[in-house]
Amino acid sequence: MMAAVTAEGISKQYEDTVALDEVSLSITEGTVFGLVGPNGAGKTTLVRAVTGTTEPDTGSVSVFGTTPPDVDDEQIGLLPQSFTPPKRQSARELLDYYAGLYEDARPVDEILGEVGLVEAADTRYANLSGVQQRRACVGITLVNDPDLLFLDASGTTVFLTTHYMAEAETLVDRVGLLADGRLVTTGTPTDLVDDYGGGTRLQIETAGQPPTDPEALPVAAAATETGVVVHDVDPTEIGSVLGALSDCGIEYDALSWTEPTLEDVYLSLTDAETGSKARPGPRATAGNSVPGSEASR
Ligand SMILES: Nc1ncnc2c1ncn2[C@@H]1O[C@H](COP(=O)(O)OP(=O)(O)OP(=O)(O)O)[C@@H](O)[C@H]1O
Repeated sequence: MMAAVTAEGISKQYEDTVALDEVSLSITEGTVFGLVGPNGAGKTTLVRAVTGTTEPDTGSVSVFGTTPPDVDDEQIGLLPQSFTPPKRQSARELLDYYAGLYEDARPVDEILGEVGLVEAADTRYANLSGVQQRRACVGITLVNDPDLLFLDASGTTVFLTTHYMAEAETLVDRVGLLADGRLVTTGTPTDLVDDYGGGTRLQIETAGQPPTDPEALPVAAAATETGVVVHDVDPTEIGSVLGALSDCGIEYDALSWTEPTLEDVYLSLTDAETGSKARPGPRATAGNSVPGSEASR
């Protein structure tokens, strides 16, 4: 399959700030690529470089084999983070307006159906719910039937930027982790979690004072502020771990068992490779946005 986007060694500096540091990536046509990194990691700068609204200092970008400023507008859809359409217009009027900007736009009714706004088509944007407003915005990006969409769609290559790790983990085929302008790694979320996520964690809050010398315990435990954490415990072994701790006089108040996530991957790779303590953004919460709406600007 052809690459929709190829970047080779792109760097961008603003005075003393290195926004992008030798970023190389390739996004296969028809896939969903998630770019994840905390605020200031360089996501917007990378999207701007790929969409041709900023020129990298070094390196090259190709979108469908063409240098970004020369890519046909009809091939790209972009939903900026800060985009707010006129609030007095209905979803249908908005789509009609944007469709009118293209010679070969898609039928508006078809798009209203795809984004689930058939019943609310004639409601003013201001009176739509938050989710419906984001759907209307996504609909606007679809009017020109783009081949590369900077957000979210099906049958199209999607470049989604987000600081929500959980969102990336569930939505994308491949993810790139960006920290301090460096693309730390790319891969499928599953492979990355397998390779770098570390094992499972059994987090135990002790009823009394946490043990002062966890290394002396009969299980491989590390101290936390409120107790101990034991890595690589199979769910079937939790009882025996608790039993061994109890034999040493350590009773638990609360416990949680978790599997590694993309967030663990991010922390382990950014700590290991850049020494950065950059933390990923908060996990996805129910808000007024569609999944993946932390869009590129
Ligand atoms: N026009 C500019 N002038 C100076 N510095 C800039 C400019 N644009 C970006 N930067 C800096 O470059 C770095 C990367 O910024 P960028 O906006 O690409 O990050 P981001 O990952 O998109 O962050 P956010 O999630 O907050 O949007 C930051 O340190 C930012 O302050």
